Amino acid sequence: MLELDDVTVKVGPQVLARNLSVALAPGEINVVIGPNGTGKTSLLRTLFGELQPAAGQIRLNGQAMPRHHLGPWRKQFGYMPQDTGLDLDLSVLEVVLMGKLDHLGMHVDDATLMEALEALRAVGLVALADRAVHSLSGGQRQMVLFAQVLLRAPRIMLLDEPVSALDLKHQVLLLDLLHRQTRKNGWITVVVLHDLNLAAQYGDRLVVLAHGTLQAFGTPADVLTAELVQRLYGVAVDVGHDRFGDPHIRPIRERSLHPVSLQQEAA
Ligand SMILES: Nc1ncnc2c1ncn2[C@@H]1O[C@H](COP(=O)(O)OP(=O)(O)OP(=O)(O)O)[C@@H](O)[C@H]1O
Repeated sequence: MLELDDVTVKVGPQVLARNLSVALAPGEINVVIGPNGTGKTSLLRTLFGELQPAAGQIRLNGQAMPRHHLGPWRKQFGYMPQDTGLDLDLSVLEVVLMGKLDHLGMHVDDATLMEALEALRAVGLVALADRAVHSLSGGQRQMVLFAQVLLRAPRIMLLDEPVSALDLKHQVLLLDLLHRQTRKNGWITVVVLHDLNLAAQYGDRLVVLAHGTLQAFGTPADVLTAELVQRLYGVAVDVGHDRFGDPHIRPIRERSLHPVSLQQEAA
């Protein structure tokens, strides 16, 4: 279990997270949702040890996160941050291999090379292995970074908006793969998504944040009510259910009278 126990995170006077307490189980996908600027990235950075809790504790299987010498703690994580430009003068394969940087010496052994190519095959990019990464599209770069964290074979997977640049096919490919590997390897997976319908489909649990505080934690069916979405985002929605019983969110859009008045003017 990855546990946050009354965790508060501050940078200077700014409180990024306040009194967070949740326990995240292996083999499950936890989707973090909430409005912009509400502390989702800060939560991931805190779990990775990039931000230190000002109060409270983080524990993995009962072991507290150390305050210093975070190398061994971080080795257990695969972290795919938001918006890494990848303007690097490296090949796609080299970027994927960076996932194993802390294990590699001057020489890359054949087994690691095969694993890296397998990760690229899994995301459908093996044909681009030798291409310069800066020459890829935004979506392709996102898939390369996903292949990089797959290669790390972590115990805990942190992904910050991993599908923000992906088309529908690649969103499903990445999230299906994440789901399969989370189940198979018993990963504790924490993923930030803005799309509430993807969150409902792929989340075993939702971690709902607003203003750095936990608003709800539970299954999509329990958490995703019209009332919560309205309160969180200030948007009225209809909540239905898809064929598998997962909640389906549909915003009630503004119905403009504009085209009618244009017709009237034209008449
Ligand atoms: N290093 C920092 N120093 C000061 N304030 C910060 C720092 N990092 C984040 N913040 C502030 O903390 C708040 C939460 O930021 P965070 O990036 O965690 O939000 P988010 O929920 O991931 O947002 P988004 O959905 O827009 O990506 C924001 O108001 C942000 O400006």
